[in-house]
Amino acid sequence: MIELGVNIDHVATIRQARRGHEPDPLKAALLAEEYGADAITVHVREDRRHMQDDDVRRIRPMISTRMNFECAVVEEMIRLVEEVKPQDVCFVPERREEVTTEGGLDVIGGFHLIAPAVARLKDQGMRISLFIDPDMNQIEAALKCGADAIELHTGSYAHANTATFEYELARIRKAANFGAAEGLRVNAGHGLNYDNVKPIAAIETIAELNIGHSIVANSVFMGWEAAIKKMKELMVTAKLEAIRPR
Ligand SMILES: CC(=O)[C@@H](O)[C@H](O)COP(=O)(O)O
Ligand SMILES: NCC(=O)COP(=O)(O)O
Repeated sequence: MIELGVNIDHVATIRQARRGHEPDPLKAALLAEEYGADAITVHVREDRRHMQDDDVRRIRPMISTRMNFECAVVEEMIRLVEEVKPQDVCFVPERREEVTTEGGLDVIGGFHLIAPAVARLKDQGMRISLFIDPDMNQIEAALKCGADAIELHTGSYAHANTATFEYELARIRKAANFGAAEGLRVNAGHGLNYDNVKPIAAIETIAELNIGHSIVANSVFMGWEAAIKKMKELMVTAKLEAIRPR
């Protein structure tokens, strides 16, 4: 079918607005699992603007699905990953000044750093994904790095207008099909919401979507349970419609 990784970063963003204790990302993670999340995605940024080291330390032993730990390819983060031991790790690019993750990882340019980091964590039993743009050359580099999975950055698709929508969707479909044919697990995410998720979820070779900001934003008005269930239902419906024999 298709899996939903609920990204809880922005639960922590609200908590960090007052540097207090609520809302607690651990509570968000446990409830997200109850409401249909297949994984809990967390991004510990180098500037610690939302998730904190102690959040991931507390969440990892308590959840019953799996933790998808997003981080930059830097020694400090790799050590935290080694301590926390998430099931999945997704290496992402990071710029301190960015509002959010602007593009995919340059696996070709950063090969000398990324390949050893992938091997180091794979040796410890973790499944390693690389967050990349839907670009064939980057997928080939991800394969050479030994990655188990790729996560296709859907930001350009999410920001597409009526003139560019089909082009951006086709790029993701082509990249997903290529990655899957080469034996990679293909995930996708960034900027997905109730209006744009179905065409991505309908791509048969995509195994998992990681979605955060829109779910957290909608939960303000409809509640955490309804916000997660609505996203999961849209994804599953889209996948079933895509695989139903015609
Ligand atoms: C890598 C990625 O796309 C997500 O982690 C997303 O960036 C959420 O975190 P930020 O909103 O801090 O970028
Ligand atoms: N990797 C993408 C992710 O985890 C969530 O991105 P967003 O839904 O918060 O834009």
